[in-house]
Amino acid sequence: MLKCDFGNLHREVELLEAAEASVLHWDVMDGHFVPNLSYGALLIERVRPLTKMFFDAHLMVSNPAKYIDEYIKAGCDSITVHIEAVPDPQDILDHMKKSGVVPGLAISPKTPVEMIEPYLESCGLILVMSVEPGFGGQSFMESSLPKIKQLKTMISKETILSVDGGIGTETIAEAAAAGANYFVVGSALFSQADYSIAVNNLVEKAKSQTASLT
Ligand SMILES: O=C(CO)[C@@H](O)[C@H](O)COP(=O)(O)O
Repeated sequence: MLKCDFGNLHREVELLEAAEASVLHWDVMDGHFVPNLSYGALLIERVRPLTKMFFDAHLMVSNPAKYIDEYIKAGCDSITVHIEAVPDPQDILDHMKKSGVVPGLAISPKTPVEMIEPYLESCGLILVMSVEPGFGGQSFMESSLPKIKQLKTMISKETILSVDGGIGTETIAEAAAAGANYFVVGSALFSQADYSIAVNNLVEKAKSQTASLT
């Protein structure tokens, strides 16, 4: 949602729902863990009654444990924290699970997969960053593909494998072929006049690479 038209947020949500986008992905940035500042739980909580869509909060913040309950209370269905912000995320992942939220763990481009390996079984979602976190509109980093492939062999079938950053009609196919089954799209969607056509094109490209797209 980082790239949406915030002046028409309610309308954007309606258009995304009509386009059958399955998830609203909320990029929360604190100006500290990443150089950019976005929005927080208050905004998400206000949007929550407007739709039944799945809400996925991606916390690019330095101290997510301090704020996690605000995002649970706001009605997020999944919450993702960064391994670089929480080197031992076991407690926060367990807390999310106990609270009925899908626990997610994100990994930035320079971080090796081994850093998250001990926590994979505690996660319902793994998010591979394919750009440096902080800004939309960056180019997809091909170096994320071997990480996606590696993680695919390490996680259960039920665990969502997500990729985030620079996803468009070309790169979604590459990420799907590598094993991702959840795709965060900012610029390539919000730059389009018709979200339904855009979502459909992206889904078709992803499906062309995998028979098991979820
Ligand atoms: O988390 C991030 C950036 O930190 C992403 O969610 C991007 O905001 C996706 O935007 P595009 O790369 O698709 O423009």
